[in-house]
Amino acid sequence: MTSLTQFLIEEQRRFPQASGDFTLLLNDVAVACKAISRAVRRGGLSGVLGSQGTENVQGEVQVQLDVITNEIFVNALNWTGRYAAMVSEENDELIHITDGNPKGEYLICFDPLDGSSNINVNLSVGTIFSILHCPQGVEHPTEQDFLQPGTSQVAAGFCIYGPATVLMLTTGNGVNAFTLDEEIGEFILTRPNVRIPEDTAEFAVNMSNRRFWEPPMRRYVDECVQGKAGGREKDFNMRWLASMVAEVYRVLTRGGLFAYPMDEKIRDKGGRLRLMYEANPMAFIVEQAGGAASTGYERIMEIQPGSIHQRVPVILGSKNEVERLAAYHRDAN
Ligand SMILES: O=P(O)(O)OC[C@H]1O[C@](O)(COP(=O)(O)O)[C@@H](O)[C@@H]1O
Ligand SMILES: [Mg+2]
Ligand SMILES: [Mg+2]
Repeated sequence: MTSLTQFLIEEQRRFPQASGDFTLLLNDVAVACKAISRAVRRGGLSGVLGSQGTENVQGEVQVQLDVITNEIFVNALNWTGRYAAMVSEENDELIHITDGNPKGEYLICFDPLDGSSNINVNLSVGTIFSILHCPQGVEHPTEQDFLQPGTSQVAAGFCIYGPATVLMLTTGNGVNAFTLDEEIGEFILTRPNVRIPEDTAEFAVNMSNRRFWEPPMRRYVDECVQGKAGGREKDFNMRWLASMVAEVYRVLTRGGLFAYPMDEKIRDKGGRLRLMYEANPMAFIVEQAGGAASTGYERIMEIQPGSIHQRVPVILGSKNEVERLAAYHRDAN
């Protein structure tokens, strides 16, 4: 049996000059995920399932747990000297470490509760995070310091609160999954070296947006739906949970293609999903597991961010299907 703590210490040993701060930072993130898991699991018992009656910076209605889980994440990390600043899907501005607390050398981007529209219907939700280096010599990080492409991520992960709570983590050396053993309060390595099959016969997309999609996306999905009767040599199955963490977890388990593509009604926003809190961390994990992640036009991790709340189209999963769809985008131009 290998616990997350043991795993992280073993990883740290590969870098003899490491200070240990990175290990401790990931440990704090794991503690935040355990606390969020507990808050989510209490469901209606804590009377916090309703809407908050407010909107976040993205203009989306916040549910009470969006706000509560955001606070849990911030508080779990704030005491440490291991991060310099954070940005959250739920906060307009940067979150700085409280004055007087020591400052660390990492920047953190996070979505405290992904798929939160599912909370009231008791389906899987999760927390997504991405860790970057704070540029050297920067005392007071600004938004500009966060605007690094996904290829600069030091680590990324997500924790899914489903039938089991599972933490999926990459530090750029493959992907490993840890299941929370609630009896002993530890994440235990349950899926070492997660790999995504290169081929798949399953896709996930919100079909109600079909009429707003660009032609390459319509072509791809129409062919899947036609199955053997069309140009593809197989029948496809479809899933849509409206919870990216659950969707990506499925892709990391049995393959598949997940897409929230560009569509006409969200074009002025740039897309649906957020680059820094959703697209980049998931792209890093998926690539590290042998899959691919693209906007249709470019590799997600190579996008130079223009702002912390930037949105982008996302197509990720089994490599051969993502490449096929990217080729359709090239053909269309
Ligand atoms: O409701 P739609 O349009 O299908 O969108 C679903 C998508 O929105 C998200 O819920 C966005 O994340 P948040 O819940 O953090 O805002 C994704 O998890 C999911 O893929
Ligand atoms: Mg989200
Ligand atoms: Mg969210």
